[in-house]
Amino acid sequence: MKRQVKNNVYWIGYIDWELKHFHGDDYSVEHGSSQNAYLIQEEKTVLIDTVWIPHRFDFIENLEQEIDLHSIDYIIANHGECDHSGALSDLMEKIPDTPIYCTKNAVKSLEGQYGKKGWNFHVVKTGDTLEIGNGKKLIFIEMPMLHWPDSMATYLTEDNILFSNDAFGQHYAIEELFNDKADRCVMMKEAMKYYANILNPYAPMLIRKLKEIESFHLPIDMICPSHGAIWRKEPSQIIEKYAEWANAYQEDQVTIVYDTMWNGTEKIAHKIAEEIAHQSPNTIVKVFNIAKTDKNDIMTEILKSKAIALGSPTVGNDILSSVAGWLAFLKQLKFKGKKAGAFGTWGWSGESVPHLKKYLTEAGFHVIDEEVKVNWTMQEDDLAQVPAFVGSLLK
Ligand SMILES: Cc1cc2nc3c(=O)[nH]c(=O)nc-3n(C[C@H](O)[C@H](O)[C@H](O)COP(=O)(O)O)c2cc1C
Repeated sequence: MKRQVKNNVYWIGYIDWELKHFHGDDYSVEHGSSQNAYLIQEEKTVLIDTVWIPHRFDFIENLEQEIDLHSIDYIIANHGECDHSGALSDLMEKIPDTPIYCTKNAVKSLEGQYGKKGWNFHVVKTGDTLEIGNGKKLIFIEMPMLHWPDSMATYLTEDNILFSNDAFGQHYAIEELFNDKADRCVMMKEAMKYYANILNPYAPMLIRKLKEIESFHLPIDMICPSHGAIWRKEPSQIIEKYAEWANAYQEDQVTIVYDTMWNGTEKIAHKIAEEIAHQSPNTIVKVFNIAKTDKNDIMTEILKSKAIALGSPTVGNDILSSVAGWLAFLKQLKFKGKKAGAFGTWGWSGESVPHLKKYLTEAGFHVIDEEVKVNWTMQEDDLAQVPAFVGSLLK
């Protein structure tokens, strides 16, 4: 069933309470999610986005209960990814001539996924408009790399709604739809997790885009993202948060991340945590074993951190593969302005700490010279390395 968002704008998506993983298994979902599509019924009828492929038949059935599909004048595809375009193929079989408004790159991503089916694409650029009657129009805003080259947002005049697609979204199931009805803690945690894990690599583009949108002087009364809660109350709050997060965000937090085989590296991790609490009692310290903690949740903590300490034992003249995999993800996320230090154990050759330093430097961290390097397991003598290591991390 469609649900009113504002005046003649309706939500017509899918709320997925059971979703546990997204992007395959690459993004963990703790509080469900939704795929938000929107229907605008002015003199013209407009459909903005659809839903993920598994829900396409439910979506089309719902839509048919609300409107005659042939009454859809325009389809807006803000983003080609299959969680928003998943119902397009089946929908277009029923209404093959309906114009689809999207970016040039979305034509490529849609045809790349669904094949060249001769859909009636209308390519739009930033500033292009589409009259929809009753004195209202849509204004298109390209959002390249937020988070695909094909992404765009659509603004509805008079109602002053920004349909932002993935930007400002959260994987968060909320039956009541709106942010003023949400569990604020969960919603903001999920918004930050989405930003840290999906959008942070594109922070410079995001900062430029936020400034550009500001320069348009469009009043924004509501932001309707494609996942999670609609920002009805004070929508500027999430724009302000994005501006903060994208500007090398940090809190007074140090995050310690490690993996271990026989607990030697774990002992070092906890000694470092104790020393941080001793040297800087107000600093928040969090300790995570990579093998036991969700990687997306750790990355949200990394976004909040001013410094990180990363530990691994030496294995096969290198680091544990779990730590190597985690580092590959860390590098992708392109965090800025954060310090890092390396620690670890060794038996006979001891490469883990120098290798960790090299990998952390490649991931864009300011790596401190000090280290905590322990042969086999921590002895009384080894403790002497910890204060200087922590002092340098906190400096
Ligand atoms: C499979 C395996 C491979 C290892 N390879 C190396 C190595 O190449 N060089 C080295 O110095 N130590 C090596 N070690 C020794 C570990 O670094 C050492 O046992 C260390 O104390 C383990 O730390 P942990 O207690 O944090 O797991 C290896 C140990 C294991 C079990």
